[in-house]
Amino acid sequence: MRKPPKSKKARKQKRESEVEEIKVLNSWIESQKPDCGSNPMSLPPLPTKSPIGRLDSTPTFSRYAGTTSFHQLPISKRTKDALRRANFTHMTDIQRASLPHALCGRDILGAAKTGSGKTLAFVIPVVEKLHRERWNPEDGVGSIIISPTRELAAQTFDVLKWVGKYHNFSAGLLIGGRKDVQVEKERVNGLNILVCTPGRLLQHMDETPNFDCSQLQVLVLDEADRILDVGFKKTLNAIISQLPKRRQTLLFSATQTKSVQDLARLSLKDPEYLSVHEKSTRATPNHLQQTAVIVPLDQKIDMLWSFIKAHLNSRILVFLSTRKQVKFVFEAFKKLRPGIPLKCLHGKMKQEGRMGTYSQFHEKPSVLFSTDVASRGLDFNKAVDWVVQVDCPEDVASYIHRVGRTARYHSEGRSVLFLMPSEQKMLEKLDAARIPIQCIKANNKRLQPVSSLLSSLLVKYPDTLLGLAKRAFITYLKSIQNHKDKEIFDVSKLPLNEFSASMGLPMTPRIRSSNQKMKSKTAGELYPIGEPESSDMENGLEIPKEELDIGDLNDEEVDNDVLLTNEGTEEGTKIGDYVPATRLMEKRKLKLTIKKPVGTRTVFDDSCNPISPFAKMAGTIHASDPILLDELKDKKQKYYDKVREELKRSEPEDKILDHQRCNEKRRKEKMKRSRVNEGEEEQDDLSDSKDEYRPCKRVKNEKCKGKEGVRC
Ligand SMILES: Nc1ncnc2c1ncn2[C@@H]1O[C@H](COP(=O)(O)OP(=O)(O)OP(=O)(O)O)[C@@H](O)[C@H]1O
Repeated sequence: MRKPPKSKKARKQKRESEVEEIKVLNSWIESQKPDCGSNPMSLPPLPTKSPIGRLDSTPTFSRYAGTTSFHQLPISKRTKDALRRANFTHMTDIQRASLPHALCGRDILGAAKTGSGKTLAFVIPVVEKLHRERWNPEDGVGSIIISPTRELAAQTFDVLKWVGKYHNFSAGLLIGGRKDVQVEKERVNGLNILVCTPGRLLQHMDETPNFDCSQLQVLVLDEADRILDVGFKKTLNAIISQLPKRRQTLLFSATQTKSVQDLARLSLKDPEYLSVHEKSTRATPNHLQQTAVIVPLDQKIDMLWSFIKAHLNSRILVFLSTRKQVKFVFEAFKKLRPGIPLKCLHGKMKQEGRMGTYSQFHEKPSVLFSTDVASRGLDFNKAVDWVVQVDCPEDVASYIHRVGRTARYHSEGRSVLFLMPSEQKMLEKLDAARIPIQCIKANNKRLQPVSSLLSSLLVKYPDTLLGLAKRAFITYLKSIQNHKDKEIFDVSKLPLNEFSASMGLPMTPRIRSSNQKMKSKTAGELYPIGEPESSDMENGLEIPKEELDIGDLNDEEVDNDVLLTNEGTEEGTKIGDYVPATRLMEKRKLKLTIKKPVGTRTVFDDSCNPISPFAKMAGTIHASDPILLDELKDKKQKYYDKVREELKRSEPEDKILDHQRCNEKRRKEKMKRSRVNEGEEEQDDLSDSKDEYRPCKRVKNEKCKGKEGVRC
């Protein structure tokens, strides 16, 4: 943040000029209000109707719609200086369309292609709003920017630091995976702008004493369609319920939601729907060259290897659908040494590792294997040359975001999509969504097979690579089975034996699924099926997958955006949970934990100690207050019913565990008894001895080594 000018007089002058500037800005905002009648700058009156307002009408523009440079915008000098310093002089389409509206305080649904500068389109209004309101660090949280992934939140925070360079606000990055949550709790109340992931924000709302968002001015949802989808539903609802209704809300994404229900949840007020590239002939960046290659499943690894070998001087981002696949391909290829640095990124990595990989990737030619955790928003300094999708994305939106990691802003980029013959319908969907993609056949002559090399690797590393390969195989099948679009993703059409052989596996893992579609012919290990695990816990909270990161739900789970939603699995579609039996038991045990419901606020006493819910009730209710006492009884009753329900559900497992525990206890007691008897016999034998210390009879005992006078 900027240092104050040295002289007192200069400081005073500066303050006065700023006050004047704010007055001008505020009067401009006033003049932009719809009820300002004959003012030529005013927008037409907004119809009062549904929560989504003028969603489908043509966007309206103020007089600033024609401006192209940031300098012409009615924004503070501090922001202009910061933008100039960061070399941002001219606005992109989405910035030109949305900034005049956003600066007026309107709610916005902004849609524009990937890499078109949506971040600045919401960061500038956030900073400007607080500047105009003369927000101070003591005023608390004024703006919240929510991003679906930690890396994206960190990237947005960097942009905020640039734009807010000369302002005096305090801002904080609140993301999961950081150990310093206690430090965060101490500081969060002094922050004006929060850039966060949904899970961490809710954690602070629930657990941080006196965390207060009641003065919130602007709420931003970056990648809004992702944050509004089922995976984050509970968390987002809990967050929204704790925010004031009177606020400005900005939603941005390359694939914007128009769902009325979604928007109603956010209580938007007559939002402007600004989709700047809706009429464009293509939905993806103009400088992006897109290709699809038809590759049978069992040739995908060979094809990927051959591709990497042919592009040793490029930065290649490779998408695979599950964490285990990412790990397997990364570990196996690393051992095969292709001649280019390899990295991997997935949700189960430690936070430092994730951030390190993310920031190192663009430094030199390298290959980054990733799950969909890297598919949205990440800029990689415009350095990605190729995006390779080894596994077909689950829908068109996912495709757009993945390929959008290259060809950002004005830079060029190329993408390749590997499609199995059974997935060719995807091409029609892409075509219908205005995505120009050229489909070519693979040139098998240039293919460099690696299956035999992989086989020998699996023999050489049976403890690591072999297990990983099996898991990769299984989680891939599971991901295919979980996809909703059964027209494209049909697990029964997959050549399982050939696929398993291509990974170097000695035999195809035998799989049993609930609909019995995935039976492989060769007998191998049998992976039993369990019910899908629906959620995982972090600090007692249900965290949406991307926040803990995708796949934190279940160790074996697919690291895929949509598959791991808490509520995303259709009822009746039983999904095989291919976990070995022993692990299944461990997971079942976890289910016994009684969850703290999402968004349950912890209450603190005067010294900031958490108070248990019953203690709180007992403290606030007087015996003379029969109605409240009834309420209390009701609440207690409900709580006990819930616990009973939970216990009932876990009864069979409990019985087995109990049985095992009893057996173990009995065995230990028996051993103890026999040892005591043995000791007594010895005591009897030795009771005649006159020495205080006696030579040990058990010469083999390590402690005494049979020495005289040493107690055994
Ligand atoms: N006005 C501008 N002038 C020059 N460069 C810009 C401008 N606005 C944004 N950029 C650059 O364009 C790149 C993409 O911007 P940004 O990450 O905001 O895109 P996006 O639309 O949010 O993409 P995605 O949909 O993938 O999240 C960034 O490197 C950013 O620095």
